[in-house]
Amino acid sequence: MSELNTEAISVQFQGLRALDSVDLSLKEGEILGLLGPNGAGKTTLVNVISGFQRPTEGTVRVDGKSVGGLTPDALARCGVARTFQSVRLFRRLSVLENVEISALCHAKSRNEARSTARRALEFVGLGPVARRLAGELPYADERRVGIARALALRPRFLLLDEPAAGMTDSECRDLVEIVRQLPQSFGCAVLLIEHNIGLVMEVCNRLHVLNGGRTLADGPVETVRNNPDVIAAYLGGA
Ligand SMILES: Nc1ncnc2c1ncn2[C@@H]1O[C@H](COP(=O)(O)OP(=O)(O)OP(=O)(O)O)[C@@H](O)[C@H]1O
Repeated sequence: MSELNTEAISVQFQGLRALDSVDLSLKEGEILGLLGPNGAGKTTLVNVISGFQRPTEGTVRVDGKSVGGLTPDALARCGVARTFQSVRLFRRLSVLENVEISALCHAKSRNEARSTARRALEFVGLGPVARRLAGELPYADERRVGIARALALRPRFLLLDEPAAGMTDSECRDLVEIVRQLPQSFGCAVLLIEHNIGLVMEVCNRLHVLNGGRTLADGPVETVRNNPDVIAAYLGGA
């Protein structure tokens, strides 16, 4: 079974220990929620896993093999892709071209990249606007392009950093369906950072909670949501 692991990952930013010995696993077919209050270290952990931040200590493994020190594009070729809180599209290119650029990572031809990009766009519901300029898209659609762009890398492990940020309730409901179908439709495991607890509870199989850079809890959704430490640190009455 395909698996991504972090082993004792620590990140020190000058005087701040943003992550302190974090062990996390993401297994084939699952949707894992990565939760924690602001500043808990969630994005830093995703940055480490995706090669944007070198850990001070610890190792990231894909299928048991260390991928420490690999660049983001090398990691993408190993099957690790991510989205960003800020999407940053090429606004003067079409929606399709924005996704096609990612697809070129694996594709042997422009045609193959185009069909991978089309499939990713259809999946996130943006097939009908593929020819539009990316700069003309409404905000929620920009965020969906961000997901399509990551999917075009054909990941086995997809890291979603707050995909629902700034979306309306109805846009969030559409997103729930997209995220839920990812493992089956694209064969990728999903690590989901999301402050929208309703969305997290609906789609995740398991939760990993960080607080102050350390793991506070890890386990099935129902167990973690009833954990008194988690309730005190983060969930409140959710
Ligand atoms: N490049 C950096 N240099 C210095 N400190 C940083 C850097 N990146 C993050 N931090 C700090 O590390 C801590 C963890 O930040 P991180 O963004 O990982 O938290 P988070 O859980 O993703 O928070 P949020 O939910 O607000 O996005 C914070 O205190 C943050 O200010």
